[in-house]
Amino acid sequence: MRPTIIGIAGGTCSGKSTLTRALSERFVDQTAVMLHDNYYRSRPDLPLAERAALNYDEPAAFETSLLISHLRALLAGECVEMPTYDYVHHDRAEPTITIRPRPVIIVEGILVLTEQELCDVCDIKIFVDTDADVRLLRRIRRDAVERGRSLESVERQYLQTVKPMHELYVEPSKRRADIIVPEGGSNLVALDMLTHRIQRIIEDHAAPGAS
Ligand SMILES: Nc1ncnc2c1ncn2[C@@H]1O[C@H](COP(=O)(O)OP(=O)(O)O)[C@@H](O)[C@H]1O
Ligand SMILES: Nc1ccn([C@@H]2O[C@H](COP(=O)(O)O)[C@@H](O)[C@H]2O)c(=O)n1
Repeated sequence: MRPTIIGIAGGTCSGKSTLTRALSERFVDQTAVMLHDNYYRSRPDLPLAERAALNYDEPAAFETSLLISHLRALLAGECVEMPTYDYVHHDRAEPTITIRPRPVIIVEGILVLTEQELCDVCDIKIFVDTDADVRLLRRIRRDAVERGRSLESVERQYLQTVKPMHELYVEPSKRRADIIVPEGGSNLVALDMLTHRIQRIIEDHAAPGAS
């Protein structure tokens, strides 16, 4: 039986990863997680300072065609080597992660529902909706602690690219969602409903037609 692909989109720091983690930890052996961020284009031709100034919030920043081909391979029952990404150096990292086909594949990223072809491959489309001020506060802390950024760089990037691209690409993609989840992984009602749905998908996968 073909795996079910769940797309989880939403603005930066909306809680996508928290929701993805909460769901995948409940079904460790039955889910695979594909991160669109891992498919950011590599620009080794540019020095670090120029890579830092690129727009990472528009569709062109991602090698989405590679992600889609990996998702199609997983649907066909094949393993794939997912790239990894280094936000400190703004570049693809050395290791890849072997992803095995599972009954449920979660694909997460800011533009997962923006990219028509990627959106089309998702069976269930989720948009995590969190107020911009909350997301910005989270991002300032997250980028300083986890991504080696200064307050000035977060401020500059947010105003120059993150905010305008959010308004242009991310926010309108909410209309494509089947489910809108306010606050992501801390929304226990949504988490419970999605958990039940995934449970059913996994049961159907184990015994097609039984439920
Ligand atoms: N409900 C929440 N309350 C407080 N902090 C949160 C909450 N959800 C996420 N965070 C924090 O916000 C940051 C971004 O969350 P994350 O789930 O990684 O968002 P995204 O994947 O959408 O960028 C992380 O540091 C995370 O710990
Ligand atoms: N070199 C990079 C690449 C991406 N970003 C930012 O990451 C954000 C997406 O990740 P989330 O976990 O926040 O969804 C996106 O808004 C990019 O601006 C970056 O800062 N540097």
